[in-house]
Amino acid sequence: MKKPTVSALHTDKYQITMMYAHWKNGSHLKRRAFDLYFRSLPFGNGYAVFAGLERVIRYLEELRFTEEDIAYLQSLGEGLDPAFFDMLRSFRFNGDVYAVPEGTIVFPEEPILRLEGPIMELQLVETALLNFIGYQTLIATKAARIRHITGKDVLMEFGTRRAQEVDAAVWGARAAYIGGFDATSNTLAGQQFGIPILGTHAHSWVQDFPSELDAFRAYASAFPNQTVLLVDTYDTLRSGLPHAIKVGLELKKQGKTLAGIRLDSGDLAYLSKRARKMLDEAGLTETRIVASNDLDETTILNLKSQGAKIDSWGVGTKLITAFDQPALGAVYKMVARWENGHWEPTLKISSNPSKVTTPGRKSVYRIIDLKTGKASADLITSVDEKIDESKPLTLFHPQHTFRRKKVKNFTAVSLLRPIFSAGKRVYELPSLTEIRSHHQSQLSLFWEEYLRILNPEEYPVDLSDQLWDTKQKLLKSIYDSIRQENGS
Ligand SMILES: Nc1ncnc2c1ncn2[C@@H]1O[C@H](COP(=O)(O)OP(=O)(O)OP(=O)(O)O)[C@@H](O)[C@H]1O
Ligand SMILES: O=P(O)(O)OC[C@H]1O[C@H](OP(=O)(O)OP(=O)(O)O)[C@H](O)[C@@H]1O
Ligand SMILES: O=C(O)c1cccnc1
Repeated sequence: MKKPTVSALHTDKYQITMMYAHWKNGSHLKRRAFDLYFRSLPFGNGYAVFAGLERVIRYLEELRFTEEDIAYLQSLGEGLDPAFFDMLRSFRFNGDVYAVPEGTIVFPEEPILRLEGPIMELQLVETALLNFIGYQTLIATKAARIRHITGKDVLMEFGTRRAQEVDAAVWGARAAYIGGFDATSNTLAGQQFGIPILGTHAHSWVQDFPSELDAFRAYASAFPNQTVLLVDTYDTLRSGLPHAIKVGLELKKQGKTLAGIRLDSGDLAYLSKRARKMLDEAGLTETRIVASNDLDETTILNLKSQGAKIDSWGVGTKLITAFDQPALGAVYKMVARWENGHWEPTLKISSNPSKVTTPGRKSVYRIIDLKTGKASADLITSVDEKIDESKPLTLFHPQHTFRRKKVKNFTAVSLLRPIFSAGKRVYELPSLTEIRSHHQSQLSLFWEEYLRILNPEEYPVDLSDQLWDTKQKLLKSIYDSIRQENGS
């Protein structure tokens, strides 16, 4: 048996404990529905970019317990019934999955995945799904913020050395590419996903030669058509740039172009302006300026406002570690139980009203104004509801219900697509290029006030009347029965 890329044991112990208890109880095959969503937007951004689905699909397709996994669980000596382990030997994912495609712009509270299937299976996968989607969505969103302020500049993901281990580096590079980066320095990500790989050279290259000029000449002779020289090893303006220009002119004599120089320390605005002037005065107008050094969207925006002459940005640590918000806080909540031949909505109450879950199996629609082509709101409905596009639609804020707006002349685009049906994949995986362009076309659906990186407007995500009523009725019936039990 082929070993799954991600082990079935990549889960929290309590999932396996619940699987066992359900199995003992005879309830492990009962059909349930769960929603996966997040409660608030990362980085103060106005939207998130969904990523992680490909990893989820591969995981669910390969999911099984190997003999080693079973031996490990048995070795815990918890006295579990041996027949449970026999059942695990034939364990497969048999559920239905609906998800938004990767690259889609998504908002808090809306289900980005809905799973339906035997409770035992849906419990097991919770942890891994949150793990994949939380991280990749964060990185894609951070990348989109950086892309938003860099226009057509070249963006290179440089974070592998600072990432939280291998998977984060590789899947993070992919997420950054979905969010709008052009390339990664990670060769494995290039091989695995076909992401363009780019890079320059390190300070050690320069240090390894008797002089900086020797180092630059040797590098240029190895890569005459793609030489980018790192100019800050000793002194950017007095040594690095003059040497790079000398080598650039030597390349020019051979009919070649010095592709670029890289600045990696000091005042990047000042140094890039000086570098541009020196390069231009030497006639090296086509030589691009690359910058790196602890960059993020804020630094880059500042550098741009100072008139920095930077064409290409290498961004590492702050992107790949989601430095300013290291967790998305996605959640996975049970929303319905199949009982007596029908789906019964269920919810979880919290003392924090915004954490009360919305019951039932749901669809998510993006309401697009046909006149402007822009998104007006997202509407969450019950799966059995139909939206009548020929009639005006009244939308209201689910918490501040007095906030209402009427939309006419719209189309309602369903966001969730069928991914698995009874454990079989029914979704054709798009190529990474298709995912990236899907993300770009998603951006064009939104007004700039939702896309700006500082204090964006809150995009409306509303509940249908039917769903809102179901939630209120269920809340009331739960409170009524608690009161009855307590005799109050
Ligand atoms: N003109 C500028 N305006 C705002 N921030 C800048 C400007 N120039 C550089 N920065 C940023 O300031 C920080 C400088 O960090 P730091 O002082 O640690 O680096 P350094 O001393 O220049 O280089 P090294 O990496 O060698 O330590 C980096 O995040 C860099 O991107
Ligand atoms: O700054 P980041 O956004 O993380 O980008 C990656 C950094 O990695 C390299 O630094 P290196 O490992 O040589 O260390 P340094 O910090 O001393 O430059 C490179 O020169 C960048 O500065
Ligand atoms: O290619 C580069 O310049 C590079 C790659 C990774 C990290 N820092 C720089």
